[in-house]
Amino acid sequence: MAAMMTSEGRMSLTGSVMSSAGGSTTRFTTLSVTRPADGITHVELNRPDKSNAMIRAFWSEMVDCFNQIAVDPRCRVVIFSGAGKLFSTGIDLMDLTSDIRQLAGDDVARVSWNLRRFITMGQETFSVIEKCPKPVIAAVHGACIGEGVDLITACDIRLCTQDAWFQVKEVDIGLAADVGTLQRLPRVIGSRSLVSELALTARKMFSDEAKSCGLVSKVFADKEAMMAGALEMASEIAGRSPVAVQGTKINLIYSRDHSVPDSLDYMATWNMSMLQTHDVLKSAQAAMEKKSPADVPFSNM
Ligand SMILES: CCC/C=C/C=C/C(=O)SCCNC(=O)CCNC(=O)[C@H](O)C(C)(C)COP(=O)(O)OP(=O)(O)OC[C@H]1O[C@@H](n2cnc3c(N)ncnc32)[C@H](O)[C@@H]1OP(=O)(O)O
Repeated sequence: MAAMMTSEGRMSLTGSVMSSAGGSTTRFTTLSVTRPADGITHVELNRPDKSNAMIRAFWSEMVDCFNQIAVDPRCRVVIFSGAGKLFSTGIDLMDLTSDIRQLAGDDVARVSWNLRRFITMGQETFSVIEKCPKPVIAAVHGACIGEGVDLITACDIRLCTQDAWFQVKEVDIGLAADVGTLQRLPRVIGSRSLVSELALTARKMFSDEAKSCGLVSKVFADKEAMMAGALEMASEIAGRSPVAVQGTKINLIYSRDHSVPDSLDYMATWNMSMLQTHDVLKSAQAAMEKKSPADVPFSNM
């Protein structure tokens, strides 16, 4: 697959075409996938003229994209951002209404059955981020609304610009958020009172409050500074042992959802094989020689 420089000086994997480890290619219409540096994949929401509103094609493209990233040994870390003037306004409202109206089924059971499948497909759109062993850094500028919040709460690290704002908007469109925010946001920001307030009132939360409550870990002056910061952070992660990095992501998520004893047990079983990696010896030796992990050549995984 050809790599080329984009007009912005980035290394591109032929625009919105992504190649999996096996070499098959997928063309995305709602996502742009590029490789700005070795080991780093940049996934960008790419419907800027429609405020990156999420249509049905986006749901399946997210699943394909992250399933491919999961098995792409060249990718060690992902940056996720939005093209245009804002991150995302959430679900495409035109799509939502027509999808619900067109649900098949000739009685309530069958319609409900199909609606359940529709909702679980929506959930998988964002769960794939969490299931992908490569860490994902969300970089948010401007508005992040509805499904945008579902998306970023499934990411491992969240950064934003000073002008960013977040809104759990679903109650305003007559529904309880059903594709991840109500399940993940309480685990991200800790205060159930604040989560309830945001989800029940749909009020906007601006960047300063997002930082103080822990939704984001860093706030940057503007998008350019944020993307540079995201790239620097991604480079730090990509330079470290993929055995250590991916094991850390997987065990952090496991421990979020399980008791401490269960998580310790899982960890022990995980590391009984992973500790046998060459990366431990190489890293320990580098540390003794006062070298940075970035100077150690770790093979891809
Ligand atoms: C089982 C799954 C269930 C999932 C549920 C998910 C729920 C949610 O995501 S709830 C959130 C829904 N989103 C919204 O309510 C936000 C709607 N948008 C806005 O309020 C405004 O766009 C905003 C205030 C954020 C920005 O306003 P601005 O004037 O700056 O831009 P616009 O002119 O409104 O937008 C530019 C074009 O984008 C189109 N667009 C924006 N958001 C959506 C959207 N969510 N769905 C469809 N289209 C959207 C907008 O129509 C403009 O298009 P055009 O008129 O062709 O220029």
